[in-house]
Amino acid sequence: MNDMSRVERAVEIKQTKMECRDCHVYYGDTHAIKNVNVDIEDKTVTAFIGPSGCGKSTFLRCLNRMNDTIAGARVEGSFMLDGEDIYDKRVDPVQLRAKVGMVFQKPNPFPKSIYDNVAYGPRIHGLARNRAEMDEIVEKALRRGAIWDEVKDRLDAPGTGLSGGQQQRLCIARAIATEPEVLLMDEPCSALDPIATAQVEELIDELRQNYSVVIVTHSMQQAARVSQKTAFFHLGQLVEFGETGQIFTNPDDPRTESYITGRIG
Ligand SMILES: Nc1ncnc2c1ncn2[C@@H]1O[C@H](COP(=O)(O)OP(=O)(O)OP(=O)(O)O)[C@@H](O)[C@H]1O
Repeated sequence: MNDMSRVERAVEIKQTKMECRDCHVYYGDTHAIKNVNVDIEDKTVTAFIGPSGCGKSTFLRCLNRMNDTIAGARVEGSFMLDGEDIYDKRVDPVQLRAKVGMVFQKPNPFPKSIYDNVAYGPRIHGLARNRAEMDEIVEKALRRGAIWDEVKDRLDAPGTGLSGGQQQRLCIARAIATEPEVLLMDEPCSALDPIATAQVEELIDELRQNYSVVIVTHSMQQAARVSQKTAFFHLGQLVEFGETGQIFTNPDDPRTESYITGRIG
């Protein structure tokens, strides 16, 4: 192997960002996640796919402790972010959610100006010392959210006045304003039209350069388009996890094959 190919191979190896082991989730008597083990790589888009009710959203919510907010939900197992246990008693869930941000199915801008939507998190976490620094943070997040050009002349207008696709990109900008390391997206395009979906998918591909992105999607085409890794869930179990290309062309498990060929789900 020459030096160049050694360098190229080294570049291909991604670091593990989150390591999840022996994970179980219960809602009362419902055992929603059953012994899931998965590594989420840095600077990679990981898609969670599977039939309705298989546990995709439940498992996604484990990654930033959003299940803590659901009465009756119980999470077991080990969830490490850069080697640190996110369920440790000393971890403040609010701080954790700044590091592991989330974008929801329906765009949910706050009833505030476009500027204040993005400045909200940085203000809470004291990331700016003055207005000039906050302006910089807001502009950078809106640029990374691929919406700056559309809103730069109306930062004081309400975020709720934007189109659905713009609102979702604003919510992505809001999530990345606190400089998260991981971005969780729960069906982020399900309320968007095809054009807005294409814009958000393009944005997800760009975000991968800086963040680890985990996306729940019902659309296998979307998973194939945006992700490098795919996890197939079925009845609360992680049936198969691997390179997206392999999962869609040559899955190991017959249940994965049935799902991607449309026979279950
Ligand atoms: N808040 C809750 N209380 C009780 N049970 C719940 C709750 N949320 C989810 N469940 C149950 O947990 C299981 C997994 O649900 P989850 O929403 O994680 O699946 P999903 O794969 O994301 O589904 P969908 O694709 O339909 O959104 C289902 O049986 C569901 O009914």
